[in-house]
Amino acid sequence: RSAEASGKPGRSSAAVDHQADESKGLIDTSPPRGTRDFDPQDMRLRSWLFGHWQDVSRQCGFEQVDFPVVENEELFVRKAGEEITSQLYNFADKGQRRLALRPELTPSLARLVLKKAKSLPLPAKWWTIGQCWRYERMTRGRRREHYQWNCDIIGLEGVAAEAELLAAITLFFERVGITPADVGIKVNSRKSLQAILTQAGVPEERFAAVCVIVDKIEKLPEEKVREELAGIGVTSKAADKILAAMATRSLEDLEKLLGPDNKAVADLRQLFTLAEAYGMADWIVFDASVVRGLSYYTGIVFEGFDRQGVLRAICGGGRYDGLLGALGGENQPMCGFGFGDAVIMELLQDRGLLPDLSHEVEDLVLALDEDLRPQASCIAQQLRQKGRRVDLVLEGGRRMKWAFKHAERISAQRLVLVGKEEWAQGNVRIKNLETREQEDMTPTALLDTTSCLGAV
Ligand SMILES: OCc1cccc(Br)n1
Repeated sequence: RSAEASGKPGRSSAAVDHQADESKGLIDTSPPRGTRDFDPQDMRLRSWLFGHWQDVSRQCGFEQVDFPVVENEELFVRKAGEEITSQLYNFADKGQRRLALRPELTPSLARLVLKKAKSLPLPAKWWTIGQCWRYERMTRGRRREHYQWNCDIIGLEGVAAEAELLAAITLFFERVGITPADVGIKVNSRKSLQAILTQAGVPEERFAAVCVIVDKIEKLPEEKVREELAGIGVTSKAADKILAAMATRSLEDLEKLLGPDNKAVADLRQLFTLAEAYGMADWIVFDASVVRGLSYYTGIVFEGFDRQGVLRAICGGGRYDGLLGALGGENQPMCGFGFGDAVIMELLQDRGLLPDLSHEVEDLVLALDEDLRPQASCIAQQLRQKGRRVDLVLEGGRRMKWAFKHAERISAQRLVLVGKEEWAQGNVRIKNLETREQEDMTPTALLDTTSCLGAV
């Protein structure tokens, strides 16, 4: 609105707009549709989850990396009919550049590998946590953002890499109290589909699109899946073979179907052998119907699932040896997984495994008299410099009764009271809220320094 419109001569439009905003009343305090706020309690839980992801990544020798949440749109444009690219959160910026909020982290990781090229010693093990976005019509009211933990191994051909990824995932589950009775990890290889398509004379370039279609076998009626396969030129005979392979119940059956020299069977056998060696065999189960929905997987694929069958996939990943080539670079063997923050928190909630995290402060420092604020501030800061987590009561006029209640609320261990009488005798009063003991202590005894004595 301009000044003229409001009839107020000569006022800047900004002032007028502000006035207009005031008349508009309270802004919408909800975050944008499909997004979340994290208040302190939510943030403590999120930090707890991310802390476990970080610890496991480090324990398994991965190095942390990060990328912009905004990428050039072209990084995610793929022609295989995936949901993740059809729901791209894309836009043109003020320079008319085509950008997108990343829907996943793997293409960014691939871009960084390409950027580093020969300067990256291989194999490399990278991990990251990042917020990922999709623009889904809110008809289903689903979220438009989530945080994902990713671990990736670059430059390793054999299934030792996939085994290491599974080891990181199972280590995480164990850390948070989830057992193989709660959760399993279905493992398969897309190389079995590749063999069938080759046998059936389906052109190689159809492979990715076939995988994206058959990934929907659990969600769509078989007829629909067959229709979509026919839609990309897969004969019904080839479709029969694909669906038969996906229905095999064991590695032995798969071997009967594909022959003893099939790479998928060999990879899976080796992966199960390594799983035994890692002590994680109880977590891993062969499932020929798992293909995952991302077009770029080329070999082993896997997904974590809740054995009660209530929740959506907990995590997922696999080998993607052709992604660098698809981005115009030189291929490297690559594999990795993504692990979202939403389903795992639902599972932990359902299993009663969410920790009770309160705001933890060790010392609460209170000036019982406003004249002693300098002394209280000095003591608080010195305690912090000694590594204590210290909250200093900033508002005046607080009394002991309030301080005890507040200390309870923030689970403080000690109440450090700076009062006139004690200070006059060179003391501060320490109340240990765990042992209920109380003692008067000189600042020197409390701090191993005399610096606060002169604080005036
Ligand atoms: O896993 C698919 C996906 C991608 C981005 C954001 C969200 Br919520 N979900």
